Amino acid sequence: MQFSELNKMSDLPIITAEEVAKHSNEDSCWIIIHGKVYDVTKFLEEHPGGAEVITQLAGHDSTTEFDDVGHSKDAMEMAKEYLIGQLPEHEIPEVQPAAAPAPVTIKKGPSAFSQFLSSPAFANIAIPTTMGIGIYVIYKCVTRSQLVTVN
Ligand code: HEM
Repeated sequence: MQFSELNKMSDLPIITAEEVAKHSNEDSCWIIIHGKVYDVTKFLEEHPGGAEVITQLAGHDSTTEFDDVGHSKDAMEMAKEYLIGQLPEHEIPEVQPAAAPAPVTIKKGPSAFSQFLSSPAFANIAIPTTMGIGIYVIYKCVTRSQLVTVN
C-alpha cells in the first residue's frame, strides 16, 4: 500500500498551508505529507531519525524528504496517529511522477565471430586448413606455369 493511499478520509478537517506554517517550531510542529497535515509535536522526541530533521521542516510540506528516507510501512502506520487534517484540494501539489528507472545497460559479450577467432578451433583447425589450401593453390599455380613454359 502506498503512503498516499493511507487515510483516504474525506471527512478530515481542512487545514490550509498558511495555517500549517504557523506551527513551525518544537512547541507546535505541524508538517504536510502527501497533502495530509500531521501534528508531530509529541512525536519529535520519539522519532527514530531524531527530532531535528522534523523540526527543520516544521510548518512545511515534507513529502519529498519523508519519501526520500524510504520510511517503512510501520512508520507510515505510525504517522496515522498524528494526522489532524488535510490541505484544501487546490493546495495539494501535483503528484510527482515516479522517477524514471535508470536505463539498464546491457553489457554485450564478444560477438560470435570474435569468439570464434579466439577459440582453439580457429587456431587448431581453421589456420592450418587455410594455410594448406593456400600452399596447394600456390603449388598448382607454380606447376601449371612450369608446364606452360615447357610447352
Ligand atoms: C509523521 C511523520 C513521521 C513518522 C511517523 C516517522 C517515523 C519514522 C520511523 C518509524 C523511522 C524508523 C525507520 C522506519 O521504520 O522507516 C524513521 C526514521 C527516519 N526518519 Fe522519520 N518519520 C516521520 C517524518 C519524517 C520526516 C518529515 C523526516 C525528514 C527528513 C524524517 C526523517 C527520518 C530519518 C532521517 C530517519 C532515519 C533513517 C535511518 O536511520 O535509516 N522522518 N522515521
